[in-house]
Amino acid sequence: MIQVCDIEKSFDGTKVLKGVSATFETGKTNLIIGQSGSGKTVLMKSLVGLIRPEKGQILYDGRDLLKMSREQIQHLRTEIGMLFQGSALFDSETVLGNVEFPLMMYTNMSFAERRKRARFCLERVGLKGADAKFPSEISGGMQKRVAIARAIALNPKYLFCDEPNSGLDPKTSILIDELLSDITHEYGITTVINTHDMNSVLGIGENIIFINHGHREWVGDNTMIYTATNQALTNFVFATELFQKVKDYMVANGTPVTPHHE
Ligand SMILES: Nc1ncnc2c1ncn2[C@@H]1O[C@H](COP(=O)(O)OP(=O)(O)OP(=O)(O)O)[C@@H](O)[C@H]1O
Repeated sequence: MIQVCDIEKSFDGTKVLKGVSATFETGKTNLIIGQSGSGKTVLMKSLVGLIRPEKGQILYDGRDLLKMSREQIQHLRTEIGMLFQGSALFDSETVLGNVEFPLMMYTNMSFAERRKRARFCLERVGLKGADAKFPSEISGGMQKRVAIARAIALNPKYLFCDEPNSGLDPKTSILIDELLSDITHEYGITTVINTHDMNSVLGIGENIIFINHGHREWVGDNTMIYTATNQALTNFVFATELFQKVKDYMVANGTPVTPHHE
């Protein structure tokens, strides 16, 4: 579990995160959503230590990131997997080489052990047999799978995904969402996903954190969202006619109404 307590971050005197508190739960897909410029990326970067907030706490299972020594941060990094926008694979390395990379960097595994683990991860993401291919030889969806295999190679406790569906077609996006959701549950990972994709929000949003103008304005899951009364949230999520229709249908057909805080 990652707990963020009252964090604040400013740039050039402008407060971008204005006292954000949130809990990212273990074994769940935790989604950060919000309009462009609302502060999602700054929050995500704060979580992984790329940005240092001026105030607040970021607790990794009780360990305060902002009070960690260099060594402690280095250790924490071995517990974190990251999935960047655009996959960020090494073009000159094979698929297998890409997945082996973190194992080479952060473990003392032998060559044979690395191979075995990398092959296991590739098989887990449905890419058995693609070992020798280069990133340029495979589709965007497959590249994303390789990036997921690489992100889980070290068996992370925490997985951060920045816009995992960007550039993918809707069907492939759903498959990637399902894969992320499955590995989150299977390995009990605290997964944090920064997304604009409303299909993802409604499909895999187990713990949705809505950021609006630097405030955390709503928390809930994808069943609660249909009956949420926060106007900024509903304007954002159900902005299109299609999603408004989905909402109307779900409300008319009795979605579960569970307690939530706004
Ligand atoms: N390094 C920086 N220096 C100055 N301002 C920044 C910096 N990083 C972010 N900001 C500002 O902070 C605000 C929030 O940016 P952020 O990137 O978190 O938005 P976002 O919600 O992720 O948007 P998007 O969905 O478009 O990626 C924006 O006004 C942005 O200009």
